[in-house]
Amino acid sequence: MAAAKGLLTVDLAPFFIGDGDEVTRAARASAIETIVEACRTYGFFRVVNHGVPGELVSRSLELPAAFFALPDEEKAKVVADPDGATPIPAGYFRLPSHSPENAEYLLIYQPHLGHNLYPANPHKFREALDECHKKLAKLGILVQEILAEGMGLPPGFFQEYTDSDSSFHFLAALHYFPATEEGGTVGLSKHEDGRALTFLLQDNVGGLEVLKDGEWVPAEPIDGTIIVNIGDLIQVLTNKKLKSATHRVVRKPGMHRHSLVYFLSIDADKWIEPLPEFTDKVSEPLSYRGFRHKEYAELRNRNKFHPPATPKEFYNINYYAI
Ligand SMILES: O=C(O)CCC(=O)C(=O)O
Ligand SMILES: [Fe+2]
Repeated sequence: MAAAKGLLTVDLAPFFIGDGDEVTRAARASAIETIVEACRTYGFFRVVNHGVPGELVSRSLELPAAFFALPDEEKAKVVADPDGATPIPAGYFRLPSHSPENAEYLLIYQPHLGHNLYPANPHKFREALDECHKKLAKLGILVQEILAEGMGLPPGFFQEYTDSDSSFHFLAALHYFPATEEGGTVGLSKHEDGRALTFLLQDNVGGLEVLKDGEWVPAEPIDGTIIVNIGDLIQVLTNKKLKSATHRVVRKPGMHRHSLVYFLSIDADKWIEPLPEFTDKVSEPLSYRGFRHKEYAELRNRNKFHPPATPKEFYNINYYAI
């Protein structure tokens, strides 16, 4: 474990060793403690030895970058029907020109659900991204187990919420255009992630920043690491014990940036409210009223797909705050 530019780095190697001896168990306990502490304070941390091979990470960033460099008519071939079966359409999307954010992305849901549109070019795009999905899903399970143990919840607790085909976990391959004088530097405006957990792979350009005690802390690229953060749904379940931190992406002049983000979500029909373990059982007041996950997901979609949203129309988790 080491502090690098604000975000803690946690070594997950001890979790990949079979039963493990006393030393391994102690290393696991220490990693769990560090992760929970990072989630209580920052809401963000990094992991190394996470089980996603470095060469797969490289391919999974390079292939989308090659796709985004294709002419618009090629990219248009993977634009999905907006009324499809998923909460956000799979496939390619370019943010509208009046949006302050200057990025394009391609969404990929869990491969077995059959929702995806894959570009035929570059070759082997699908193979790499589907493999990445699987590896990140495994890492997702591990992080859920770490958080359950660290928060005093039973094993498998979070998977009761997340392990369903109606959770719509997805990968977003993102391309941010270089900053320009007229277009400014906003890549993604400040926001909190609306799902359960987020896992981020990025190229070496940088630009992701996390708000901590009123200051923007850079979450810079470090080879071999994956950045993990808590989303709103875990913040609500834990009654704000774990933090869904505000973050943003700042674009740099002359630099195209690529990232790959895995959003681990929760079954659309699940009822989300602070758990008794963090409220009644410890005599703490509820920070949020309960809601159905799909209702919140729909509110969040309005922010994205019906811009321009005035600040008043912008929905985030405070909508349910008590
Ligand atoms: O591209 C990044 O570094 C972060 C993306 C992000 O915050 C998001 O998609 O919610
Ligand atoms: Fe985000």
